Amino acid sequence: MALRVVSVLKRRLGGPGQKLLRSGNLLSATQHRWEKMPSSVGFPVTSRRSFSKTALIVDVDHNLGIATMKMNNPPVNSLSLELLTNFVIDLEKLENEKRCRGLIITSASPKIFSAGLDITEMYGKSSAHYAEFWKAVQELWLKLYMSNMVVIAAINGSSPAGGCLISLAGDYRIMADNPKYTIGLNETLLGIVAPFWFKDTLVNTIGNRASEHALQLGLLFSPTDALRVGIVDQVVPEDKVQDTALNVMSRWLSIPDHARQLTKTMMRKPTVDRLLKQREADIKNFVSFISRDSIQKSLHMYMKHLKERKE
Ligand SMILES: CCCCCCCC/C=C\C/C=C/C(=O)SCCNC(=O)CCNC(=O)[C@H](O)C(C)(C)COP(=O)(O)OP(=O)(O)OC[C@H]1O[C@@H](n2cnc3c(N)ncnc32)[C@H](O)[C@@H]1OP(=O)(O)O
Repeated sequence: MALRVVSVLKRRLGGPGQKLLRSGNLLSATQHRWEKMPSSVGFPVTSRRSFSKTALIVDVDHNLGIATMKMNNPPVNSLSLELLTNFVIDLEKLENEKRCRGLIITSASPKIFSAGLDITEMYGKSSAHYAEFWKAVQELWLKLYMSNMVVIAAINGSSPAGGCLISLAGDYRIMADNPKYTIGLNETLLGIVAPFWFKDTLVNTIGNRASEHALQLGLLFSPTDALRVGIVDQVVPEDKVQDTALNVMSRWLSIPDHARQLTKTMMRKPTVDRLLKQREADIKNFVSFISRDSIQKSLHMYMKHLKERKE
């Protein structure tokens, strides 16, 4: 199957996209190599590099120009300060790899894409810790939302709150068709409020009315409902998520990078600038909001409820 997908990738880049690239004199080293491949054979993986840190496994296929990043923070891929920090470091590395044009984000543990922000980072800690944590959350969103790479979320499990934000920060979302999985910004269910830039990212994806409805009720959508409302772009059988991501990637990579990147910047920069203009104030707001006794109590009760569900 992987070979078939690679053949599709080669065919795609040999088509109109390739012509566009040629006319703009924009062929990257990776694409040159693709062009030389005879179409009857699968693409041999001659250059593959992996780097794996605590909580993230990154695999870069230089021939395809695609990196796959698997969140690997058992049991639920909660976004701890450590995971957020490593995520940002690895994203920067990939961004600097000229030949890496696409990134697929997924989970190493099927069933949970990511449980969102690590709640234990948000209660019973110092103000300095909350500030550091929030800065890391901001940093990841800023880097991901404005990435020069094509970013595809291969959502192979549940994806509440911060997990949903990671998916929304990408360019395209493919979700596994399993009614047990849910996705959405469910902050209100925890007694907290989605920050304005989480909200903006959702509004940019599904529009104002649907966002207001989803945010006020803290809706967690099944894959079918997520597709209907537009939170995800495609729902596919569980075992087809990765291959579909590669296929979709080939379509996006057939567009000349500079044109696609400038378009992405044009669409997203106003949203990003809103946070950049008030980044420190946003950190202060978060620290003062999360430190409130009532909010600390809500988070504590929510964690207790999560644990009691199992008993
Ligand atoms: C005035 C305006 C001011 C603005 C201020 C802004 C403030 C906004 C602040 C923050 C925004 C918040 C964003 C978030 O992302 S909050 C996190 C939201 N996440 C969730 O609600 C998901 C909760 N988890 C689940 O629903 C489930 O765990 C699951 C569906 C992900 C997986 O279910 P299952 O496989 O059954 O696993 P368990 O429930 O048994 O969980 C295993 C284990 O993991 C712990 N855990 C789960 N989620 C989290 C988490 N997000 N953080 C930390 N720990 C988590 C769970 O408690 C279990 O622990 P154990 O009992 O010790 O094994």
